[in-house]
Parts: sequence; C-alpha cells; structure tokens
Amino acid sequence: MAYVLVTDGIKEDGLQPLLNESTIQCDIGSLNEFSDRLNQYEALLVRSATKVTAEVLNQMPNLKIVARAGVGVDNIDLDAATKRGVIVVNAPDGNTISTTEHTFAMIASLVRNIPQGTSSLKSGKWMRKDYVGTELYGKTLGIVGMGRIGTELSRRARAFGMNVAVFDPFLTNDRAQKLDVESVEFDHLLDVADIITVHTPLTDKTRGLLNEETIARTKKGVFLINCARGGIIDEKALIPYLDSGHIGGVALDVFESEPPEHNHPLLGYDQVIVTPHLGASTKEAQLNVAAQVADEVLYFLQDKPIRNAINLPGFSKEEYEKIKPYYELTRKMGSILSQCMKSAVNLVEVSYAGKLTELDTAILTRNLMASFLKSRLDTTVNEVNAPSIARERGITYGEKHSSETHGYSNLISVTVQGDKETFSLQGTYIKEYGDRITQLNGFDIDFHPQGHLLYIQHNDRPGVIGNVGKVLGEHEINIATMQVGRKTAGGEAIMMLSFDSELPKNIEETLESVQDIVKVEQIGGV
Ligand SMILES: NC(=O)c1ccc[n+]([C@@H]2O[C@H](COP(=O)([O-])OP(=O)(O)OC[C@H]3O[C@@H](n4cnc5c(N)ncnc54)[C@H](O)[C@@H]3O)[C@@H](O)[C@H]2O)c1
Ligand SMILES: O=C(O)CC[C@@H](O)C(=O)O
Repeated sequence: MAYVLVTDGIKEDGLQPLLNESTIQCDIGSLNEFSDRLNQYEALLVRSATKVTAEVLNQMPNLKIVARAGVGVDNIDLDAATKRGVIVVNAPDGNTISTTEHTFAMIASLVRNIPQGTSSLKSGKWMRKDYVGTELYGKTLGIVGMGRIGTELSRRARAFGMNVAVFDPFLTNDRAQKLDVESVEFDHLLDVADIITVHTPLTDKTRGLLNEETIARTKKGVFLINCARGGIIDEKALIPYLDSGHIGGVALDVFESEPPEHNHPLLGYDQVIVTPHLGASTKEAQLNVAAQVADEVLYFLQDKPIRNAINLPGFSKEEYEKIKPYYELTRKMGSILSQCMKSAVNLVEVSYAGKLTELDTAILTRNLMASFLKSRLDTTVNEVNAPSIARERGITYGEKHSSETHGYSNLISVTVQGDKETFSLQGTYIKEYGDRITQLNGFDIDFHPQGHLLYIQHNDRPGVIGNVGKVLGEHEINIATMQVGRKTAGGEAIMMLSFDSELPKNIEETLESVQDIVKVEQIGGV
C-alpha cells in the first residue's frame, strides 16, 4: 500500500485517479492533522498554503514526490528536496487560461474603473464624471515574461487591437514574429508601454523588477498589473508614484506577504484594485491542476516516467510516449550492469544510436544511472539525485549520440569501467519483441531481460550446457529461457538463463564447481 497525503483543499474531483486506486491510501487534510504519521507518506500533494521546508522533508523520510497543484513552486524548498532525491512536480498549464483571463479582467476593470464604479454606486452615488476610463484599442501592452500566460495574454491583447511589446530574455525573434508581438529590451518596454503586466516567476533577477528607478522611466499615467508573484513589483515603490499621479492605476492579485496586512498602505488607494490571489481560482483550473498532479503521482507510484518534474528534465506527452519503452530498457540495463560488475566503478559511458538520438536522452541516462546506483547503495536514489550521488561516489558518467546502430533501428550501448575490470552491455527496443539485450561484454546474444536471470561465463566445450541443465534440474529449478553466445568456436562463451522465480542463494557456487564454468552471477528482479 502506498500512502499519499493531500493538503490545501485540492479539488477532490480531480483526484479520482488516486482515490480509485486500491493500492493507494489517500489521506486528505493538513500536515498538522496527520503529524503522527508523516513518516509513512510517499507522496505529498499541495497548493500554495503548505510550506514544504527542509524541516517538513526531514519529518517525511519516506517521501519520494511532492506535487504542486499549480505553477509556482516557491512554497517548496527545491534544493532540500533535490538533495534528498524527492521529485517535485507541478501542473504547469492547468491554470494558464484562468490566470490569463483573470489578468485580462484586471486590466479591463482597471482602465474602466469597474470596481470603483461598483462600490461608488452601491454606496448610493452616481458619479459618472469621476470614472472616465481609457480605451485599450491602439494602446501598447508591455508584457514582462512571455511564457504560457504571457503568450495567451498577448493573443487576447491583439484581439482587442492593442500593440504588444514583450521583454523576455528567452524569447526568440522567430517566436515573437509568429506571435505578432515586438520583442524589446526592458528599458524600451518601460518607455513605450501604456500598461505593464508581469508574468515571470519570482527569482533573484525578477524581485523588484519594477522599483523606484524603473517606474520612473514609465509613461505618465501608466497602469501596472501583477498577477504573477508578489514582489516582482516593489509594493513600497508604488506609493510615491501613486501620490504624484504618475501611475494611473495598479491591479494586484498577489502580494509580497499573503494575505496582506489589513492596513497595508496600497489598500487605501482608490486607483489600486486587488483580488486575493484568485488567478487560478476557477472550477476548470482547479479541476485541471488536481487531475494533472494526481496523474503524475499515480504514474510515479506505478514506476512510469513523469512529465512535469521541476528538478528533472521534463518532456511533453508526445515525447513521453516515444521515450517510454527506452525508459524501461535503461532501467533494466542499469540493474544488470550493477549486478554483473561487482567491483568499484569510476566511469559509465552511455551511447545512443539510431532513431533514439532524436529524443531527449538525458532522462534515459539519469534513469540508467539511478538504477545502476540503486542496487549498490542503501539510500534513496532516483533520477533526481543520481547525478549528485554519482559525483559524491567519484563515478563520472557521460552520454553521446553515435551512428553505429549495428543493424538495429535504435541501440543503447553502455560501458562500465572500474580499476580492475570493464563490463559492457547493448540493448535495443523492437516494437514486436519488446526490449532485448543484444550484446554482453562483447558476446552477441539475444534475450528479453525479465525476471530472475543467471549469467554464466564458460569455455565453449561439449557437455557444459548439459551439465548446467543437470545441476539446475537436481535443484528442481526450471529454466524458462536460455541463450548462448560465443566469440569463436572452442573459446570463451556465455549463457543467459531466465527463471520464473527466485533462485537459491548458493546456486552460483554450485555451478562454478562445474568443469569449464568460469563465473556465475545471479541477476535478480529485473
Ligand atoms: N495569480 C495566480 O494565481 C497565478 C496562477 C498561475 C501562475 N502564476 C504565476 O505566473 C507566473 C508565470 O506563469 P507561466 O505559467 O506563464 O510561467 P512560464 O514558466 O510559462 O513563463 C515564465 C516566463 O518568464 C520568463 N522570465 C524568466 N525570468 C525572466 C526575467 N528576468 N525577465 C523577463 N522574463 C523572464 C521566462 O523566460 C518564461 O518565458 C509564475 O510565476 C506563476 O507562479 C500565478
Ligand atoms: O493554488 C492557487 O490557487 C495559486 C496558484 C498559482 O499561484 C500558481 O502558481 O499556480
């Protein structure tokens, strides 16, 4: 049974994949409510209220994955999680449309004084002259951060006849052209924009991006919007510009500290409109993000690759479908290599050839390394911390793409080097036959790596195969499959046998005493 804790009121409708799984127990409540059993949870699902600090991670020694039902992961200590090998995933696009629409609603409300007009009329006044607005048509919207939300917002702004100037250091000219926006430097955006909206994460570079100095460059009457993260616009810096009338209005969905103090100075300004972090608060977005993270956690608990990990290379659904078979193959290859090469290892070289080279193979290499290290260490190893654990243990690893396919449509070749020996393995995935090991330490062979295996090095002499069968038969061990390979007739040879169940511990020694058998290794649980 896997134990999962869901906090922060994540929408239960979206959690159905987890709630319906009989091998998973899903508890719903806060960290405090379940404080006496935090050590049992393998997965933790949160929105923004739960702070996943290093201390919380320490109280959850079994934790393997933290899923954020939303985009921003600033409530999770990523460094501490990565060090511990805890995967952090988010739901990157489940609330994009809702947050975009909220931002657009804030812009429209701000320039047309809708909240102010509403409260004035509700207080019994009819003040049409006080609330003369500004048209969006023909105005320039400055978007800082052209990611998912920035991009969707630019489409809506263009539909309203606005010009769009964008600052995003990662935006290519080609993409800007396709999106029909002008890619500009930050200073230029400050000079030309009538309305500036920020859509970046809060980082050391974006904290206080709009501050006393940069706001001074903006056009008189500028409108400023923050529906991303509190702190990207420096709240204190707004005050003198609101007082002087330089700023036409401000719309904030997020605050440096949430909730803001009741007497927060910005709340006293009529030109400042606010919402309590409602960007993602729609039925649709909450269902989307809950379903996305529930699927991710379920995939993870079922040993399938996940798509939206923050501390791992990510891939799209399409890429995932393509990479899935190789993910399984690299896991098996890592495990076989680790069990065949028992001595200390200092170098692992992975080479990919054929169609595979079109994919992002970095995740496959991490997966292979995690599987290789896992059977050698008594600590949590996964794709997240495999690079740092390998480094700590003095194991260098690298990958390359090669054109040597040896006739296969795709081929993964791995060489593991130690001080005393070297071990190599080649594998491929064939749609009709599944994963196959095609070469082992220079011997051509062809077997499906599955279940309990026995690897035997022997001399190619008459009777050896029969003797192996006899010894196993005497121990009532039934051979499921058997493959033999040799380099030259009468020279060194290998056998790979597979079995339906676990083998007795001492079977290697018994077999090694058979004439012409050089070495026997059990390879368990592949
Ligand atoms: N108000 C809400 O409820 C709500 C909901 C969803 C997302 N958000 C926040 O909105 C932000 C954007 O979300 P998204 O899904 O579009 O993210 P995203 O990752 O798709 O886009 C972020 C963009 O910011 C750009 N960027 C990074 N550093 C920058 C810098 N120094 N200057 C300019 N651009 C920079 C990146 O290149 C990227 O294109 C996130 O921080 C998220 O936390 C808020
Ligand atoms: O959970 C929420 O409603 C806020 C989500 C939002 O800030 C995000 O980063 O996705």
